[in-house]
Amino acid sequence: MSQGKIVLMACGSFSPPTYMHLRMFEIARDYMQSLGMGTVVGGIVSPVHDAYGKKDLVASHHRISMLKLALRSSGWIKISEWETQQSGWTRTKLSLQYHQDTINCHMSPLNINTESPSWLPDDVLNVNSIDEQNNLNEKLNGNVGEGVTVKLLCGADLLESFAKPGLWSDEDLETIVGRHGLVVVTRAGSDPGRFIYESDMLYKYRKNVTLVTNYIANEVSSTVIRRLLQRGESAKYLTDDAVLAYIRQNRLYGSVPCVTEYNLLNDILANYEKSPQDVIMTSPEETSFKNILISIRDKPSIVDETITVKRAKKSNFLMPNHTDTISPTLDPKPKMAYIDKVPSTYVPGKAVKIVSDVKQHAIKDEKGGGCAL
Ligand SMILES: Nc1ncnc2c1ncn2[C@@H]1O[C@H](COP(=O)(O)OP(=O)(O)OP(=O)(O)O)[C@@H](O)[C@H]1O
Ligand SMILES: NC(=O)c1ccc[n+]([C@@H]2O[C@H](COP(=O)(O)O)[C@@H](O)[C@H]2O)c1
Repeated sequence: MSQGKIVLMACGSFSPPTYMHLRMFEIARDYMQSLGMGTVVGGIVSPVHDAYGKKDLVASHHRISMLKLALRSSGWIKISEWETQQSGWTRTKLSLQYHQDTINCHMSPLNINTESPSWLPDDVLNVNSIDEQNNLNEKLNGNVGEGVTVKLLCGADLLESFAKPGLWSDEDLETIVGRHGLVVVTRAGSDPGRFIYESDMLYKYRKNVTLVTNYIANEVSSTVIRRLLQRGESAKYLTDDAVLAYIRQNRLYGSVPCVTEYNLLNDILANYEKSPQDVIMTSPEETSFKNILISIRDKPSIVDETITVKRAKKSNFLMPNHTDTISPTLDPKPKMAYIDKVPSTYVPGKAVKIVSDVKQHAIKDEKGGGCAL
């Protein structure tokens, strides 16, 4: 039976966000829609307030920045900063209620001209045009209302935390499950079906609990990423490269900056969410620049990237000024490099190799005869 229009909301720390936090949304939406369980009109990630005080919970502005990077390509999952902006920690029941009430308020024709919060999923406002046949039938039968239901999307470990003494109040759980509903994604080592069976309250509302089997199991967690970073090991392919670059740049979770030239470039790119044309670099030498061409290489024989930066005429400093000189221009990502010094023998326009480490940046010309700085 269709449950009408649904927004999936995930609460949690997201310190840092992982690919699995994002996959959870995709898996749940596919499952619900393919079984005609409702129309998922959006997703919301609601990071918890700093006062939650969990171990390794970095400041909410960092967690929000990382979520923005991780979700920059999503067309339907938004980040709500509401919980982090409250004076202290908010119970999940209240957060679900707030988001549901606000969405339904914005859908009312009376509020059509009021400004929408940034976390409001785009399709919420187009919701009538994307109504599915299932919903229309249910509506005609009087089974579903006009409004949107915000459901709690979680992994099975969060469901199992319901049984921890003193963590959740019975009344809150009854409202969360009875009025909103749960969408639970399986996680290794958990048996959510049994957990529901063994809880009288969950069993009573089992129609409101959707269990989604994750057949493409991925046991990455924030803990795993933090551990790898603390040990100076690679966490690549467990979360977005831009998230990892952000972590290194801000020295979060005891991470240390890596030493490859690609990491240097990624760190720089992670700073730029705007289009290249919008970004003006601050530079002590903004006047009298000459173009020079730099090839960023991973291995000596392969040219991976070609970028253009500008060189100050009167000094040995190389700094990108405007990024509108980026080459190739078809690539949407801004590409730039910062190099402390160039050799005085450097000929503008000639390809160079950048070698970098934490303390110094060196530049070599094509024949390998450049000078280390
Ligand atoms: N691999 C996973 N499979 C299914 N659900 C997951 C997975 N990782 C996280 N989740 C879910 O994502 C939500 C947010 O969780 P949270 O921020 O606590 O992530 P976490 O990776 O479990 O964190 P930590 O490792 O710090 O405890 C929770 O509902 C959690 O159950
Ligand atoms: N009583 C409650 O409402 C209650 C209790 C425990 C955790 N939570 C929420 O569950 C999420 C748990 O996140 P973690 O898995 O990162 O601890 C957080 O968003 C937290 O606010 C809510």
